[in-house]
Amino acid sequence: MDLVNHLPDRLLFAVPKKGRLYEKCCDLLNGADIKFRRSNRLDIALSTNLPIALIFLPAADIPIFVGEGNCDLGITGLDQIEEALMNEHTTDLLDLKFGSCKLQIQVPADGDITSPEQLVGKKIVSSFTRLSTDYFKKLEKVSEDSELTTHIRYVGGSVEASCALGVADAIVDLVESGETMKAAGLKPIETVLSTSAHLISSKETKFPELVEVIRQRFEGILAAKQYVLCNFNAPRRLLHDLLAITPGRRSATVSSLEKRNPEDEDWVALSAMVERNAIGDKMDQLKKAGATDILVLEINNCRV
Ligand SMILES: Nc1ncnc2c1ncn2[C@@H]1O[C@H](COP(=O)(O)OP(=O)(O)OP(=O)(O)O)[C@@H](O)[C@H]1O
Ligand SMILES: O=P(O)(O)OC[C@H]1O[C@H](OP(=O)(O)OP(=O)(O)O)[C@H](O)[C@@H]1O
Ligand SMILES: [Mg+2]
Repeated sequence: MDLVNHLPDRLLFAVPKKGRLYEKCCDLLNGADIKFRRSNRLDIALSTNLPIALIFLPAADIPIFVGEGNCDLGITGLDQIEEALMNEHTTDLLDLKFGSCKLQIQVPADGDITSPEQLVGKKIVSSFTRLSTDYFKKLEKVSEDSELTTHIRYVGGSVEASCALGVADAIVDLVESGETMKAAGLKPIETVLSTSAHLISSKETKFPELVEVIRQRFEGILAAKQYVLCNFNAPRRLLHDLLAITPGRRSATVSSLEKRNPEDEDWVALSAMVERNAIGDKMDQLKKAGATDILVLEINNCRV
């Protein structure tokens, strides 16, 4: 069935069908209020509130479908986008900041190989044969023995077993916690790529406005996670110093506080978005500079 012709009025949004990115993608769709019901393992789900059809696909196939214009939008790892050689055919809309890991060259921890140069001419196993080939082609060019060819072989999963099986001298695979690598008796000697999940779009999409709405919704969810809202009161004369501590994302909101008595000093209330990981320091600095009634509030969602 040709989905582009069958669902002409719907934006086709490719989402990983399972695996490491699946749950986080569902959370993101949920947070962006893209409602859908996926019946028992069905690979297409129509959104019930937006003209979107979600297409559940293997993460590795998503850059190809989006790059060739069969889907309008997709979420997958940067590693898959680069491996599929599709970054020229897709627009990278947003780093979604989950699914973070590194594509690393790994060798037996107890062996004598300590640098990638020693692997030129040897056997490498990976699910990322294109990225591995590109990497070793560059090394071969500068290698002392320019006749040497590195042998790169594809396996679809459980790549770490290849060294123990004697199939490979090294592997190129993803590492997050490092547990799988350690359990297989391997150690990293080089990072080929640092990756995370990205939102990509087709350059030929018929729905550029809806693509932008979805991008903005996702961006809002990421900002809501990254920031908290900091509210506090202070005498107006301290405003300049306090704004230097919490300038806000664009600018802080400043409002006047009602005076109880006409002779009271002018007071203001400030409200500013502050990076979540800096909030402890910022509260200390505000307190020291004379702010009071400092409140920190969670942001559930936002458009920035
Ligand atoms: N351990 C990990 N930690 C974080 N992100 C990861 C990890 N492994 C993979 N990813 C990211 O998720 C993407 C999809 O990997 P995933 O393992 O879900 O797919 P797969 O290997 O094709 O499927 P499966 O492992 O279910 O057979 C990767 O391309 C990478 O961007
Ligand atoms: O550093 P860690 O936290 O241990 O994660 C790394 C592992 O995660 C992925 O495997 P996955 O579980 O997807 O299995 P697969 O090899 O079959 O794809 C990746 O291929 C590594 O094997
Ligand atoms: Mg995997």
